[in-house]
Amino acid sequence: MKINGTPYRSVWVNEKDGWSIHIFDQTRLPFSLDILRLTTQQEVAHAIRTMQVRGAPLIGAVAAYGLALALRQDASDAAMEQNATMLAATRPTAVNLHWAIDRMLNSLRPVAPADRVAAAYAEAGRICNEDAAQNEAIGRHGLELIREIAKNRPAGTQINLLTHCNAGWIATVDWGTALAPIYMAHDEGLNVHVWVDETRPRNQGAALTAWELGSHGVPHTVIADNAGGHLMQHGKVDLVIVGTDRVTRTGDVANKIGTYLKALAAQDNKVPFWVALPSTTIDWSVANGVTEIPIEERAASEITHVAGRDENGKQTRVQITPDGSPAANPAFDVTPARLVTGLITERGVCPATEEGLRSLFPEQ
Ligand SMILES: CSC[C@H]1O[C@H](OP(=O)(O)O)[C@H](O)[C@@H]1O
Repeated sequence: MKINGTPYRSVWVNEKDGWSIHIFDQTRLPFSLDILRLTTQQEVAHAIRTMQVRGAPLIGAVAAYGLALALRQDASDAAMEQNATMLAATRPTAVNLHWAIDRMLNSLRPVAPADRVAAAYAEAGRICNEDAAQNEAIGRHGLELIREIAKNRPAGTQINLLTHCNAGWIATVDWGTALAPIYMAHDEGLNVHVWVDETRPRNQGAALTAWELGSHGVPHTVIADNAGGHLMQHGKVDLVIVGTDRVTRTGDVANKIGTYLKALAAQDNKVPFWVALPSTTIDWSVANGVTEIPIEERAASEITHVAGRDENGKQTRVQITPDGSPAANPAFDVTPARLVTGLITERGVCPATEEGLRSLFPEQ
């Protein structure tokens, strides 16, 4: 996507040296656009753990380059396996991370150590190109859902969408998943407006989705996470569309904490609840998301403190809870398939069922 007219992806090889990796420091957005240069697998792991880089498909792509950086230091079998394991362990819920590392290992194991660095950069580059293409296709398929709503309305009527967390281009290599259809609808002139869940505790919606949509000129309104049900109850939401970190073969959806509650409100108010994902987010080995998907527990400090910019324009963090109050911070929840209207993938849309997914991915 473009920032001030300049096209960007969310990860790229530094053109000056041909090997270090550039990402945006997402903990500095929306107030500062800082590009981080990563030169070691340790720096990549730190960036993923601290969420300087985040978003299921993107952490997979960045971890793939992290393995390429590791191979520059030591391309032996033992080091490659050890570094792959370390990178895969940086965050537990997004299956794309594990998929990307497995794909890199499967492509590199047969390669002679002396040739592994070049092969790793090539494979990581393919992962990035495929993600961008998949998300663009998700955009085209999701656009049809928005067009369908518009077709049944007087021309120009505002179409109100709600999204949770950030599943935009900055959460992927490019285009995004949940936001891709919205960008395409806006660009073709449909009158779309987005209710943006702030998405406590890290506020990916308030800080990242609002920044993305504002940068692209998409009308949006930031809301408290707890406001979504009220807006649906009052007919102000036509469609909920979110991203995901892992979808089971039966259609259960792991996504940012709070998604499940949004799905419950959507069902109660008969609002379509769609989930956008590339096939790299499907975990075919898992049937029951609630019992089998590992939910990341993050630091209590993400609950007790909030990041922002003070009145002097300085980025800071402030404490919002009493000293000594314990805090719990599950970072994801699982929405059962029965609450999901459908899945939007790069091969089209389908019901949130095993039959639906296998109709699109019969090779699995
Ligand atoms: C396109 S995947 C976006 C997905 O990832 C986010 O998690 P995090 O910000 O913790 O990396 C969130 O669950 C989004 O829906």
